[in-house]
Amino acid sequence: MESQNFNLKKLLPEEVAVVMVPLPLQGHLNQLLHFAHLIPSYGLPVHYIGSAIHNRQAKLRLHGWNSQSSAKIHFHDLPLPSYIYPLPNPDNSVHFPAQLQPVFNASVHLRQPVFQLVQQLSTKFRRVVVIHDCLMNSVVQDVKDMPNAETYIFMTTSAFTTFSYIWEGVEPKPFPLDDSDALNLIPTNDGCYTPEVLEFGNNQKKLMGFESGWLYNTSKVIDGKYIQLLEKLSANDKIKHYAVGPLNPVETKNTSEGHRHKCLEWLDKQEKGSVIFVSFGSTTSMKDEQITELAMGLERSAQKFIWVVRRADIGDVFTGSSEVKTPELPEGFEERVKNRGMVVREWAPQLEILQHSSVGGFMSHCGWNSCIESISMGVVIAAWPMHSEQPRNAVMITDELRIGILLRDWVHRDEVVSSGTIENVVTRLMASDEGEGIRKRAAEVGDAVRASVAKGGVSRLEMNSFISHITR
Ligand SMILES: O=c1ccn([C@@H]2O[C@H](COP(=O)(O)OP(=O)(O)O[C@H]3O[C@H](CO)[C@@H](O)[C@H](O)[C@H]3O)[C@@H](O)[C@H]2O)c(=O)[nH]1
Repeated sequence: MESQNFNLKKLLPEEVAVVMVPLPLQGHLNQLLHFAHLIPSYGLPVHYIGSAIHNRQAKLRLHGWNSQSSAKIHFHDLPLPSYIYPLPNPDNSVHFPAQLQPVFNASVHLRQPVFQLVQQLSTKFRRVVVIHDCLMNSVVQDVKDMPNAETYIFMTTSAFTTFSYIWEGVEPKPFPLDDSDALNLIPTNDGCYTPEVLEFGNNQKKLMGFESGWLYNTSKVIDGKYIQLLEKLSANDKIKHYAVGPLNPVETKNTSEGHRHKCLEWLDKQEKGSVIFVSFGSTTSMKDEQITELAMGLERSAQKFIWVVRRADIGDVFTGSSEVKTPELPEGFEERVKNRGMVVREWAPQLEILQHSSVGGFMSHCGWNSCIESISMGVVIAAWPMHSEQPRNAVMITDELRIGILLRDWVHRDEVVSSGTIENVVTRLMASDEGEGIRKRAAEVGDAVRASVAKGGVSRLEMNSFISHITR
């Protein structure tokens, strides 16, 4: 995304420093990295905070997208205490991977170093703009007392889902909602979080209020109504809202760093729209029993598929380490499906897969990155939410945007999803008139969303007005 003409007011871009404070977790880090990548084209220097290992990997990824930007992003290796990268616990009755807790604990240690960095920058720049993850409010607390610094919260999920959380906490309700609204279908938080994570999230919420604005990795094309509702809710707070997404790079040619993954070569040989991509993000895993049902469901559906089978996210692009346990697939499965299915056991090039013309559907846990990536590529979703805000994102996909089918109802989250259900949903999505209708809608939504980040599009204009605001 290149900058468009916009009126510079008082400050020159180089007089404003932007500091990015991500939560050190794959699904969050990458969004702020994508955002960081856009800022240098407006002339503002960016200071990006991470651990040495995260920053090294981030530099590699940036290099693949746009070397000009990467040269203008200053990476600060802050002393993040080492923590064990989260391993989801498949037998945990609460669906949130309990081992994410160390990431939250570790992030708390960033408060002092972040303060020192901002303080130092504030003596050199006329304004310091701190953009931080929505779960890092506690880390930037000290910034509120600095006269030439301001903070912006970066929401790592949709405006629909953000609004749903904020609305729950508002009493009395300041205005009525439409009865037919998809928001009414949102399930409760039961089973979404461990008590510790819920408490961490609630504490972060309590520390909001001194920020100057909220940024969203979404587009008004799909989330405009909820951005408006959020604006209505915060009308007295002078908080500004900017929907600048989707931030995932739509041009993905260089992201796989040199070599093309074998699954892309395989996709080249398949028919247009014939393959369903099955992958559940970076923080989920399944019981062996569930893996067996999924394998049988895919086999019985007779559809083509790519299935990413990983136990956990330690084999991710940031840490580069390998995984602990390889899940067992039913005996003979890979041999039986070898002509129409491919199992990937390592980190898959998801964006490139979703962008491939042979991919016609995505079975997803509805992490927001996966949703927005799929939406921008016009790919329909079989929604299988697992934890956190995913059940809400699933409602957005299936009932608000109507570009997917719900595969597992949150009410039945403790039950193993049968191969019959999986077969049924995959077939409906990939090979029925119903699926065709959903696919048509998803293609239209995808076109509109991509146009929103192109020159003159609504997200590009939001980005321009954000830059204009912070250089006022
Ligand atoms: O083999 C893989 C697996 C994942 N990804 C990428 O990793 C990201 C995964 O993000 P997401 O789909 O959001 O899933 P999680 O990693 O589970 O994300 C966490 O963070 C999200 C953003 O806050 C939340 O929406 C989720 O609920 C939370 O689990 C996406 O960009 C994928 O493209 C790959 O490229 N290859």
